[in-house]
Amino acid sequence: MKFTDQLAAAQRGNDSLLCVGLDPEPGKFPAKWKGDADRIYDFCAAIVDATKDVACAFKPQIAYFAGNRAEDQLERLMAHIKRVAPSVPVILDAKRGDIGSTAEQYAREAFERYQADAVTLSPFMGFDSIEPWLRYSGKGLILLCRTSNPGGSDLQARQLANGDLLYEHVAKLAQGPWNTTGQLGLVVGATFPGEIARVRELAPTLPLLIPGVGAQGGDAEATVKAGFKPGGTIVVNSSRAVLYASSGDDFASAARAVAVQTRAALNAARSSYAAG
Ligand SMILES: O=C(O)c1cc(=O)[nH]c(=O)n1[C@@H]1O[C@H](COP(=O)(O)O)[C@@H](O)[C@H]1O
Repeated sequence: MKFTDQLAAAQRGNDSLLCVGLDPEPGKFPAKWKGDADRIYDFCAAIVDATKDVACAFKPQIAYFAGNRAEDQLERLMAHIKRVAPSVPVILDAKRGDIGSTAEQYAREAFERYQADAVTLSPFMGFDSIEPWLRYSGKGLILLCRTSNPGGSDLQARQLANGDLLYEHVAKLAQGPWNTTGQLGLVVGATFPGEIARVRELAPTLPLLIPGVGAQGGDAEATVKAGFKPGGTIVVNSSRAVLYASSGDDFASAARAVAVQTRAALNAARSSYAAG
């Protein structure tokens, strides 16, 4: 099934716009596992089990696994998600971008080794760095556009000779000439609702991955208002606020409670939008 169809089905099935980000930091694990990188799989699997009927996607961030020499645990986690939540797509957050021959290897890593349904990519190296990924038909390719961090403005808000800001240009390319196969989406930070609205205007049909609610302070309601449109969905990611809702043995039930609360806030904003 295509990523966009999987996502639409999961959003309907779990009545959710919430993506649960899997950014495991052993130093923040509950006391019984604290500091133990061998428990990354156990921790993330418990979060998946507790939120699999609340999330429309999961987003493991590859650095948290690679940095802890835990790629094998990421493979096991991907297999676990496919087993217990087969209808919830997985976005591998890898932010890759490189020349074609290297991009081919990165694409093998994401889609063959880890079996991801979608991946985050940097568009900075241009279309030929995206092309190898397009050969994996139906997989989602989500390009960084207007990122959530303050330094995102350093380059993304620069004005080009044609008057567009760089992130606006990326949005236009992704909606238009680069989207030869319909696989592209865009990353826009929840910390910049004005820019989310502008990206939605320029890219009316692309799925927007919107990180930055929760720990980075982005507002759920403003995010939905700016980004959600019928025919143009959003996937709103929260990682730390869900994962580390409690540092006790109740961490999984606490994560679930925050996920349920966040889903409700997003849904309330979506219904008020639909009501006009
Ligand atoms: O591509 C991303 O997911 C991403 C893009 C962006 O602009 N900002 C951003 O925070 N992210 C990722 O989204 C997650 C945010 O985590 P929390 O701030 O803990 O919710 C991290 O995994 C980041 O790497």
